Amino acid sequence: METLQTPSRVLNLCRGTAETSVFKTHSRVGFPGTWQNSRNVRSFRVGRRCYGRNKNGRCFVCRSGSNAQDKKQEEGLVSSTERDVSGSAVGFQLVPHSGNDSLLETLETISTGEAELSEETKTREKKSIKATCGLVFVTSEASPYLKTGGLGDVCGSLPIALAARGYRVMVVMPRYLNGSPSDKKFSNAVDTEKRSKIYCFGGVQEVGFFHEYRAGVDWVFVDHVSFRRPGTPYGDIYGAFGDNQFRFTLLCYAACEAPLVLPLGGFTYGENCLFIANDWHAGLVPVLLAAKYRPCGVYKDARSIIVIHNIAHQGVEPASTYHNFGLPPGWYKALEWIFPNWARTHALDPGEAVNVLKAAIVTADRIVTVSEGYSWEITTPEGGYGLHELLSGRKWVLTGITNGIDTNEWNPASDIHIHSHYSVHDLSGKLQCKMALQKELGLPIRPDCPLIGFIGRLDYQKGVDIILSAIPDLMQDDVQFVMLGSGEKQYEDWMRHSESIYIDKFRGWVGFNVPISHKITAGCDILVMPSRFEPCGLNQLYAMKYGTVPVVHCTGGLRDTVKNFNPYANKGSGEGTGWTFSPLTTDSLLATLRIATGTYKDYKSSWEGLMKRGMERDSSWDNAATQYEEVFEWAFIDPPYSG
Ligand SMILES: Nc1ncnc2c1ncn2[C@@H]1O[C@H](COP(=O)(O)OP(=O)(O)O[C@H]2O[C@H](CO)[C@@H](O)[C@H](O)[C@H]2O)[C@@H](O)[C@H]1O
Repeated sequence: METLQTPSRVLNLCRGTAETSVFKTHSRVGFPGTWQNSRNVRSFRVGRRCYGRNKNGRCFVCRSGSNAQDKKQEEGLVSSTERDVSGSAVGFQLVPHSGNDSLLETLETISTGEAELSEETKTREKKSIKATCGLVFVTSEASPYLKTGGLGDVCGSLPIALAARGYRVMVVMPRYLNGSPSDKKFSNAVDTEKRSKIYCFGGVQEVGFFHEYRAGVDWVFVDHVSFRRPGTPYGDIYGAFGDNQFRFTLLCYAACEAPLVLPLGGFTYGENCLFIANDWHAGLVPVLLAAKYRPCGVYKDARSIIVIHNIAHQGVEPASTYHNFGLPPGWYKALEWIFPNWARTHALDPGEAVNVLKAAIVTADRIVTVSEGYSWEITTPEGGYGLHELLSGRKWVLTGITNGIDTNEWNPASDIHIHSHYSVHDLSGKLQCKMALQKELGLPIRPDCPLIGFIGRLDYQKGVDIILSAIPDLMQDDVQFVMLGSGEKQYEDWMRHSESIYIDKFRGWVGFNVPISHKITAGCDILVMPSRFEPCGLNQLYAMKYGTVPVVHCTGGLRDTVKNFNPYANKGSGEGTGWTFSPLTTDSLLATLRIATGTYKDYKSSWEGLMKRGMERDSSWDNAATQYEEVFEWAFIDPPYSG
């Protein structure tokens, strides 16, 4: 494991001054507060809100109306979230509790992590984390504001599920404006008029913050000129943007500032936060907490979790760009990355680089991946993309939690994008959806012909090359095949070309189109996913919810979520929700697809069983959110990472 040098103190911060941020902010940011000392508690009053430390130096936050209430706080009252009429959290109220349930006592237990925690203590901890700790998701995308893949789905729905469970939740992402109609998605967000100055890349950058309160979550959009340009969040027709390191560095700094400077619903989130950084774009957050904020006495009790949705993307740049991050020189080791010999460009290439995801793995308090299977795969040389040793060394803080799905958006009984609604109790609408899809795509309308679908990025991960090599054989069978995706040009061209060869059987929709993705999910009989690796995979979850039977490569989250069909189990009534195949070869894909289409044609009742078991499977966020809550608790048991 990496050892990191203790960083030097970079900025002197006067504790208890009007501003807790380590970066200068514009007007109306500071707290017109005063420090107060009393018997066991040192507190900082801002209007009716009180930030404080107890005798052991632990942080707390509460809202009080009078000195009498402050006294009650000392006497052992806990705080709970106070909400305005719209349900937005506007602060914390003191509420009475029984003798043992002291907030301060609980926080002490968390911080010292001393004795074995009893079940009762754990329950109390859970309550206190909810009441005192804001969750701050940091992400490069979140649906419906902007989505290019599964990261957007997860960051659009998990925060809502956690807010519904009582947390105060903020999501911080860029305010992308690309001059297309999608800009309208940000139109409900209002300018908070807060500005933060960020020192990085050898200069100073000013970012703004827009805010929308929706579904119980504070959605915060970071505004900067570099987020306003044509293309996707990551690139345009010419490829990836050359300044992505800069853009996502800004996002991370802004996300660290947001809880300190934005009075959302009237009150800032304050220092006692749990940051949930998603993928490399947000990976600098745990590093900034440890290298810049904690040495200045800010975020001392905050914790961070890095969630790995896809380890293949790590934010690697030449070592010479280290100074761009604005980090103290002593922290280079955290980001240092040496390419293996085989990956170097020439014999004299020392392979020296900086790697943001690697730094997040080193400095975050906990690591989460999006399925249990993938959490193991990334500790192997085959699945770890060079980070397996590091991850193996931190196995005890690594947890796999399978994603849930947004059952409001993905529900065949209410989906706004599909032709007919249906449910597990009445499947008739599914056939209507199939025929409507065939009609819309100009395929022969044949309810009896197995319709196979694929949705996803056209790239190496998704195994599109395996589909490509299977199609000539598969097209000899009585099947139809539809593909929706965008990505590598060679595959887009191949899809267009295949349409002209297999006129009555193949359709390829090049592009990113959410309504069409819903129509394909509802209209197909089979969804194929020959992914080389798949951290979780959402399309198979959507497919099962829509009675579309998945045929997937047996890897990562696909293996965890698709149960192989066994017609003989349960006294002949069958079990399983689809097929998993291995190895990942054209032959094995073809053989499995033929078993699936054969079952579809010749064993109608088995097929119905497959559909219904998939539809009844619980994919809601509830299960995953419970597991995330557990990880939140664990994150507070150990002291935060400090280098
Ligand atoms: N052309 C298109 N038009 C419309 N919609 C399209 C589309 N192409 C893809 N989508 C949608 O984008 C999402 C992609 O989900 P995946 O699970 O395949 O995620 P992805 O590989 O992007 O993300 C990573 O993160 C997620 C979330 O953790 C993991 O599930 C996954 O394994 C990991 O690789 C789905 O909602 C899908 O319908």
